[in-house]
Amino acid sequence: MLAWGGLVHQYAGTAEPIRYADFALGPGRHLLLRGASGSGKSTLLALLSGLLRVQQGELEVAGTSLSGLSPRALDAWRGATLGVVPQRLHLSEALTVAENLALPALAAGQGADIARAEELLTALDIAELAGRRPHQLSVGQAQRVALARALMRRPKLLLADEPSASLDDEHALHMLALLLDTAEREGCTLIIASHDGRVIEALGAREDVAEVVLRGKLPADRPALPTGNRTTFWLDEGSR
Ligand SMILES: Nc1ncnc2c1ncn2[C@@H]1O[C@H](COP(=O)(O)OP(=O)(O)OP(=O)(O)O)[C@@H](O)[C@H]1O
Repeated sequence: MLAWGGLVHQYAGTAEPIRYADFALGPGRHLLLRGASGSGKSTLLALLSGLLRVQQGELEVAGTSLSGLSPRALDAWRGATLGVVPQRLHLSEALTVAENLALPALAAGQGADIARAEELLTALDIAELAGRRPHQLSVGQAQRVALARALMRRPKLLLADEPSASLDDEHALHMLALLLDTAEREGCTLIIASHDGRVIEALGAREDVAEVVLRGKLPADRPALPTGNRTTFWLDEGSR
């Protein structure tokens, strides 16, 4: 479902590349991606989403090798394969909930799938909110809408970036459970990027969640360290 090898990314104007130790996620498993600020989480998420092109190494996501795809092919692949719940939800204030859900299809040049929107709003228990605008929603309701929007095109991968940020304990754990339940029901692989201790603790108890920890400040000669279903990765900072 998800694997990379020899993956290296270097931003223009920087002295050293970011190197990711090899990794493969088995079928039926989800992934928690965590690491200190600057350790390369956002870069990895952007690579996995096809927002950054692979410069070096192999990256396979949902059966597709992203390494050789053109920007246009990456755009098409992303829309058909990936659902994203961003940290800032980016719901359009000018549109109702139902209209927000229609956006992914419209952006892909397709008609709005009203039946799919109704199905998701019902499954996420927010059917009565279809006519509201985002500012008329609670934080938790807005997150459900963003989750529904991410699922509109039946993605194979669901990516949630810091889903518990700005939520209290009860809502944070509820959101996590909702993401896991929804991923199971929809049959998609969940990738959560988080440095929230509540999320790390809750997911650490689950056998079906693998964990990648990016650590930017450790020596370069430390290899990947598999510990059960945990895998710790270090960025290669040998010459920094
Ligand atoms: N556009 C860019 N140009 C140059 N360097 C960048 C760029 N984006 C990120 N970097 C650098 O690449 C490294 C990894 O950054 P990245 O944003 O992936 O880390 P992160 O783990 O997501 O951090 P945070 O948790 O603070 O968002 C950092 O050293 C950062 O300064």
